[in-house]
Amino acid sequence: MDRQRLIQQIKSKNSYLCVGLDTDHAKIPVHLQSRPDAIIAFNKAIIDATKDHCVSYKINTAFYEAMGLKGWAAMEETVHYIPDTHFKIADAKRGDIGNTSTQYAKAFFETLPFDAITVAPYMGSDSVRPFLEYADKWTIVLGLTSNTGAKDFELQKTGDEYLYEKVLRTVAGWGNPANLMFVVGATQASAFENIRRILPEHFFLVPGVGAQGGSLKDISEKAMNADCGLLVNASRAVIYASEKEDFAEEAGAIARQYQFEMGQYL
Ligand SMILES: O=C(O)c1cc(=O)[nH]c(=O)n1[C@@H]1O[C@H](COP(=O)(O)O)[C@@H](O)[C@H]1O
Repeated sequence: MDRQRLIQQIKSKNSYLCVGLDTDHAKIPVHLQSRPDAIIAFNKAIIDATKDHCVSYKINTAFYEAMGLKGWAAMEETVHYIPDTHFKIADAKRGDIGNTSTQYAKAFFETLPFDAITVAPYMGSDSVRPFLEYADKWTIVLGLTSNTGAKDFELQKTGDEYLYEKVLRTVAGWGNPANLMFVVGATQASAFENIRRILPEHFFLVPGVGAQGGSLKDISEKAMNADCGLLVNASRAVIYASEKEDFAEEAGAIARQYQFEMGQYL
């Protein structure tokens, strides 16, 4: 999906919500757990209930890889089930020497139909470039993450700037605002304005609202640009809104609430 189409989806839906499919067998409703197709049945119900309120889905591959072959199969079925109107993110946090990154890019962009993949920048330009070579696909590089460990490296000074600032400025030169996004954690409110100043045009993938306590209001008021420039992810707050038979209905209701609030900021 190209940038214009993504922006158009956001405008037509009045939403920049990305629903995170961090599907954990132990957390899905008990009545589904014994089914052999438990994960895919859960995901399909969540997608059906939330698709009118969001523009994107993020599949966190860890939750599927943890289940072995059947988890990978469920991931594959899930990504094919997501409507083409929605921006599909593989949250895989890959990045390795060039020829290995080329295989990761092939896995998620050719073998699987994802629009975007999350990538760690630590190994440098040759580890990121293979992802950027795909037309109409996106590389989402970790910028300032939502976790407390962000202070161990990202928030350390290197010269007169923070390491995350160096990452944003340097990586921005490897691609452009039509094929590169950055992860900015919703819990990092004090840095939003600075990050938007450094990168006025890029989209940010913003995880950390809901379960991690980040504020949708803060990120929206401080980091939105003329094209919106934000995809705000919520995983647990949406998909585990209820642990009963009404789980999909409740997930839809939470997604609708996010969409309503987002409509006020757009
Ligand atoms: O890359 C990510 O998506 C990510 C980066 C980050 O800094 N923090 C973060 O929470 N995430 C992911 O975003 C999702 C957040 O999930 P919830 O806290 O349940 O909404 C998880 O899939 C995390 O792996």
